[in-house]
Amino acid sequence: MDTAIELQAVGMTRQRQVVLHDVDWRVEDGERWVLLGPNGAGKSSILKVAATYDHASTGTIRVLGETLGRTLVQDLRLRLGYTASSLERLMDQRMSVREAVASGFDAKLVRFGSTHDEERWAAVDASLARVGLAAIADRRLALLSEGERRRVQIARATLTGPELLLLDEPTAGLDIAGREQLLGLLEDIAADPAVRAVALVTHHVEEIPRGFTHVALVADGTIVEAGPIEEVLTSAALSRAFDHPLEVRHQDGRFAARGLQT
Ligand SMILES: Nc1ncnc2c1ncn2[C@@H]1O[C@H](COP(=O)(O)OP(=O)(O)OP(=O)(O)O)[C@@H](O)[C@H]1O
Repeated sequence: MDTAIELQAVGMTRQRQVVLHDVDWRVEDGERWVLLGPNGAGKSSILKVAATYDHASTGTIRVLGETLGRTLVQDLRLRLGYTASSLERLMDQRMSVREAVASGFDAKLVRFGSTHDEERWAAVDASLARVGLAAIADRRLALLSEGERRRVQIARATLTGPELLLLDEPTAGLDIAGREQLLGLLEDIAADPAVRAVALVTHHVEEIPRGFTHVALVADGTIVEAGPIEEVLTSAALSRAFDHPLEVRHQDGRFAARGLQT
């Protein structure tokens, strides 16, 4: 089995603050990971360095067989799909939904260069239909609701059939129905054998889609526990990671957590 992501002793320091330290993480082909932990723990930073959109200060990062620092990131970005609010904010809000999704062809945040490639526009429309956005394909990004924005990002990230999908809080800001619809979409993605690996960041165990196999608990800038979801996602481990007494329940492939009285 090939390894999709490998982080060894990764550290990141920004403005003298330790954002990440001693991060070791290995994602094998076929695995679907959740990065779970409290606010400010370092989840987004871990995903961002794995997605090549930020640099580690120390350590080694291998993604899809390439060692970061020794490969052209733009080539690697074409092989992975990444969604994050930080990326979303950088997009030109005057772009239409179709244009924003098409920007995934060259993994850039501006309008896709070729405007006359019918086959590619057909792929954009298929991707939009998959996430239920066909009806608003010509609407400007600036006008979209939170739920629509999340869907645009998923459509963009999955446009070219990437080998690796890295999704940072894909269900953030959605209402319950919107969240459940998007989770259904993520369950389909998790079940797609063409996707070598998926990693998803969330604060909420309720937002773990069915079919996810592994969890990394992140706290204080590092991964404190990692492994198969059934083994690692226990009440005791979650309580340690969030520094609060929590109870986790598991039913029909989904999880729920609630605080315990102290
Ligand atoms: N460029 C930076 N400069 C200074 N501090 C940073 C920088 N990037 C991240 N941090 C800090 O590092 C910590 C980890 O941030 P990160 O966004 O990775 O956490 P997170 O677990 O994703 O948090 P949240 O769940 O709130 O989104 C935070 O305290 C954040 O303020």
